[in-house]
Amino acid sequence: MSRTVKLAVIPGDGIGPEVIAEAVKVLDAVTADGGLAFEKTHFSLGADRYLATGDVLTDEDLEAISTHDAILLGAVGGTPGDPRLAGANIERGLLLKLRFSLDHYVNLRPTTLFPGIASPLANPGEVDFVVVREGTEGPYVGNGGAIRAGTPQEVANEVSVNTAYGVERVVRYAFQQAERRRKKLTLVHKTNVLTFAGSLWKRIVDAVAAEHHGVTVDYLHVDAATIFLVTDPARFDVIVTDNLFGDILTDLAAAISGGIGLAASGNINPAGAFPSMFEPVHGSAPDIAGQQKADPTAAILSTALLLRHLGESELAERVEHAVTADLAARTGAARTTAEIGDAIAARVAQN
Ligand SMILES: NC(=O)c1ccc[n+]([C@@H]2O[C@H](COP(=O)([O-])OP(=O)(O)OC[C@H]3O[C@@H](n4cnc5c(N)ncnc54)[C@H](O)[C@@H]3O)[C@@H](O)[C@H]2O)c1
Ligand SMILES: CC(C)[C@H](C(=O)O)[C@@H](O)C(=O)O
Ligand SMILES: [Mg+2]
Repeated sequence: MSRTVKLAVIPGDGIGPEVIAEAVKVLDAVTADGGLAFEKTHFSLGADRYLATGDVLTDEDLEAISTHDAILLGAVGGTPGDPRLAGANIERGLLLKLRFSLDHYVNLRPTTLFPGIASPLANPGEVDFVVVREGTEGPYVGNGGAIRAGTPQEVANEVSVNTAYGVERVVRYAFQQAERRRKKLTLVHKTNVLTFAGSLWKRIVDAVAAEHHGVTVDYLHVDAATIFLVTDPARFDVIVTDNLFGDILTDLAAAISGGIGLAASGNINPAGAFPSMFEPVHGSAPDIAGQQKADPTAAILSTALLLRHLGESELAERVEHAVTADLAARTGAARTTAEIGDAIAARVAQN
């Protein structure tokens, strides 16, 4: 009996449609035998839609997306500073609205240095860790405002919200990941300065650690964590951290492990109350959009995370093996986005 999964596809802006075309190509290849079928609905959302209609994400859009089993997203956001988008805030009104409305409290961002991939680090060692970034709280909640805006006396606030409920659930998820991996968890925060939020995170990690005696727990201030990500990334297994620190650390993690074009992510609602969303860590890359220069590997690896989330581990592994083989065979010769997608899809069809 074949299983049908309803997939909402949001290609988005810039290189989003280019990399999503390749991700869908690979999904089609890995499901070609018919055991699993994706019923796809395309949603045209992002800067172009806003410029054409003035809408970013309507209640109807959100409702329609919510009826799907999972979401695949490319990237959203126009060229930073484009005056035509000044009133839109696509990132907040679209991407964050999806993450918040669909309660994607786990932002899962694995980092692996694949065989054959050059790291800018001289001696990277084994790079294989996962960042569990909190996805619905922190400074991202929009709890802020400005007074005397536009005057020399302007005061702007952006309050970081951390709830015991929100921190505990993501910390529990991170410990579960550590149990399945090398049993090491590092909390990254800034407890020496952000004392209220930091204390809450630390106390919750300590309390949950008491239920996981097999997991070694470590703590790093976020500034020191950036040092160790560059000097000794092998020390990391699972990093759990807040929304903003996780955003910054995962671009750095991508940079040390072969580049942002390889970094995949999942915005996960673990209990499945809402559809989870899978996307590359990178953005819409306006500087290379429309030129077939983008590496679609991050989007393709995001489909592996999607398949694993759906319980289709065997299919996820086939995608990962095809990507691993493609990366190992890279010669340095330039390939278009579609050529990379074709090569990986062909390998998937053979494995
Ligand atoms: N998830 C998302 O939708 C998401 C994530 C990050 C940024 N953004 C948005 O994207 C826009 C551009 O942001 P940015 O320039 O800060 O970050 P970016 O990730 O889009 O680009 C940073 C650099 O990485 C390169 N790059 C990105 N993806 C690549 C790929 N697949 N292959 C090769 N090179 C790649 C770009 O060319 C650029 O030089 C902004 O509007 C931003 O808000 C969206
Ligand atoms: C575009 C932006 C809202 C987003 C974030 O900060 O989460 C992006 O940088 C990411 O890493 O997914
Ligand atoms: Mg980011």
